[in-house]
Amino acid sequence: MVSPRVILIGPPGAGKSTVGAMVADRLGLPFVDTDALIVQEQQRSVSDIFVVDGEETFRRLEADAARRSLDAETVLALGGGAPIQDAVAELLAGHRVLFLDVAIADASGRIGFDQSRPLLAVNPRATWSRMMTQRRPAYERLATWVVDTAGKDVETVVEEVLAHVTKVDHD
Ligand SMILES: Nc1ncnc2c1ncn2[C@@H]1O[C@H](COP(=O)(O)OP(=O)(O)O)[C@@H](O)[C@H]1O
Ligand SMILES: O=C(O)C1=C[C@@H](OP(=O)(O)O)[C@@H](O)[C@H](O)C1
Ligand SMILES: [Mg+2]
Repeated sequence: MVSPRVILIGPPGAGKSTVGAMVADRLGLPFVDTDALIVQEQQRSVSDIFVVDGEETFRRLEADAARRSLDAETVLALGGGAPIQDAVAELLAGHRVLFLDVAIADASGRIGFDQSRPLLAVNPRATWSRMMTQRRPAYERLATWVVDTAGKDVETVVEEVLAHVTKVDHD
């Protein structure tokens, strides 16, 4: 069965979109990011969907985007909340799922204060930390591998992900 070479999960600021694109490039595979897919198909931003239609609508679009992205050989990055939905979590069974871990000390510098992540628009650090406490058990349960990104630059994380993917390719 054809499936993504690796699926990246983790909280906002873990580096899923950035690292995923670079890993895909190095592997010569297409990169798919569920957020980017939604933005492209809906012709509006994630924030716009949250504000105008609400989170429930975004989650439905996200689950649908994830479902349609699982039967192609790509590198796939999910939005941070996607695997927290039971419907998406169930889809991940049997796939290579890599949890990019990060703590607030590193994440806060990465997520900044722009409005591109609607869930973090108010009190971003406190909100991120609360969300991560709730979500961590799901990320850990779903992951077949974890890469801790704390204190590592993007290139180092990319190399670690590539090393893992190459290893499991040969196992
Ligand atoms: N290991 C890292 N070190 C420093 N900055 C990073 C790292 N990983 C990602 N970033 C930066 O953090 C920001 C958020 O990364 P992004 O890939 O959008 O994360 P995610 O998709 O997990 O929310 C981007 O500006 C990115 O360049
Ligand atoms: O954690 C979340 O619930 C979300 C994370 C975002 O993606 P990133 O994790 O790529 O920032 C994006 O899907 C949306 O803003 C909701
Ligand atoms: Mg992202």
